[in-house]
Amino acid sequence: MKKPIILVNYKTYETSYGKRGLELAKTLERVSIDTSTEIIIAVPATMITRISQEVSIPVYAQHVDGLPEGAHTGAVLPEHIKDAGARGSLLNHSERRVRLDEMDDALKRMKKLGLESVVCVDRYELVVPMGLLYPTAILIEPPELIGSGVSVSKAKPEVITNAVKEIRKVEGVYLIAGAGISSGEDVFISIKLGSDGIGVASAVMKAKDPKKVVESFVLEALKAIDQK
Ligand SMILES: O=C[C@H](O)COP(=O)(O)O
Repeated sequence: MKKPIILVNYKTYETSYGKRGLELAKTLERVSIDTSTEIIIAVPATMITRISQEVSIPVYAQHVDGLPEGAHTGAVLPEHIKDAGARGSLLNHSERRVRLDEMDDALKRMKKLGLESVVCVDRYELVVPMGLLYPTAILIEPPELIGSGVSVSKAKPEVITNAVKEIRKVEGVYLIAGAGISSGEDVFISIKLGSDGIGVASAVMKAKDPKKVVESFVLEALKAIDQK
């Protein structure tokens, strides 16, 4: 992972799959190349292979199960996403919670497979406990702001500042902030407050011009990093 971290979670929006999902990935790859910044995309499991074969930016799954290989119908295992071409996965997103034991099992297998991991938490008090499982990054998102267009940066900046204080207790784990991020200013504030990057979904997945949106995010992120 390279700073600033711009993580776009496709979720299951109508632009998350098929030709539109692939075209969006190519657009985000273009922005990544033009601005020399890394943009990570978390895509539906069925799109991992199709997209990872077409773009050079990191493609993540949105979830993995920490279950063993065997009789677990419908599970998505770390081995599956690795084989599909994923670089990593989100874990424990507020829309897809994971039991702590399964998260620990998943993370251990992901590390063995060389997969990156972004563990989601909904409060700063969990940054250290989850950080001590040593994922690649922690993504903090107040669930009540997700999809609202009201950003954590503006509505709850203390969530970011408290999480930044906490992540400093866990060496080598990045902190990403998300929920309601919808403008370059939201990105600038988040990174100025100390996050290593942002997580975003609706502002990009529902945008008429996602290229313009993400370009503004990247430019503000780079400006914030320069001013740190
Ligand atoms: O993973 C992304 C978060 O759930 C934020 O979603 P949002 O940007 O639509 O608020």
